[in-house]
Amino acid sequence: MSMNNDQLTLYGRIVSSRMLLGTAQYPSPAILANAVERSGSEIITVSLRRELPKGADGQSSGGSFWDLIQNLGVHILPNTAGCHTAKEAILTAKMARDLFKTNWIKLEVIGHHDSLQPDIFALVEAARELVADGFEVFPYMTDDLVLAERLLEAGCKVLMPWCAPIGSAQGPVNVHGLRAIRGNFPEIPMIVDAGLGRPSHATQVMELGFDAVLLNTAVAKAGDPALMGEAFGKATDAGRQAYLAGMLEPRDMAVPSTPVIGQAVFGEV
Ligand SMILES: CC(=O)[C@@H](O)[C@H](O)COP(=O)(O)O
Repeated sequence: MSMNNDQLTLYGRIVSSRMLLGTAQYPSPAILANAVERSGSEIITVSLRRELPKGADGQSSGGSFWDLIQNLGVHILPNTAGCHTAKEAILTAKMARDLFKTNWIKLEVIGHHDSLQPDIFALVEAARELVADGFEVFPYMTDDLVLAERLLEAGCKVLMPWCAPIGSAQGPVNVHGLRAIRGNFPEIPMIVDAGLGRPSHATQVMELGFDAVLLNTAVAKAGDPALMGEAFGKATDAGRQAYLAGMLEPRDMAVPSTPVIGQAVFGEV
């Protein structure tokens, strides 16, 4: 599904798929595994405070979850979902590093109860400390230009602006903001994280020139998560291809698509 000659480099790791998938809220571990496989995702994000999928017996699957994700053969991006302070996020990141044996961390520091909007001050503080400690930080952030600058100064080499609140499925609510952040930092790998509800939302943000998308709820809560994972994978690739192909800008006036000079030819000449 992915275009092999159009790879993405994130902290030195090269991937072909531009869709990163979350692992929470699936009806079962088997369905999660199918969704990951059919989406083509090569990176999944896992929370230490995750909500455990139910096993076949309807009970929490516990340790089998860890076996399952390791068997998927994908790269793991641990996250600090559920943390509300820099201190808590830093501690969680360190525990994740020990558990998953990776320096990667998706840094979430939630600041607002209703919108789950990140606490941008604590985010920068935590990012600075984690980078100094050797982490490669993927910060979940709002689409704010000054925040982007501060996170880059703190040592982040990848940015993850939201497109809407986590789990809201609203899709890009501030296209202007996304365009601005993309345009101001053209060399920085940027992954749109959270709030995607439909495959067309993934296409839309990839058409804006973002490097990848990260989503969870829209796949996990779909009627058929594996099928939806595949749909998002294709939609992400379609948006990327359109971006690379170069799209027409909308025009105010009609422009004929067939020639207006010469004569129509009917019958024999
Ligand atoms: C899984 C994750 O890391 C979160 O950032 C979030 O859950 C993704 O957002 P959606 O669930 O809205 O796709």
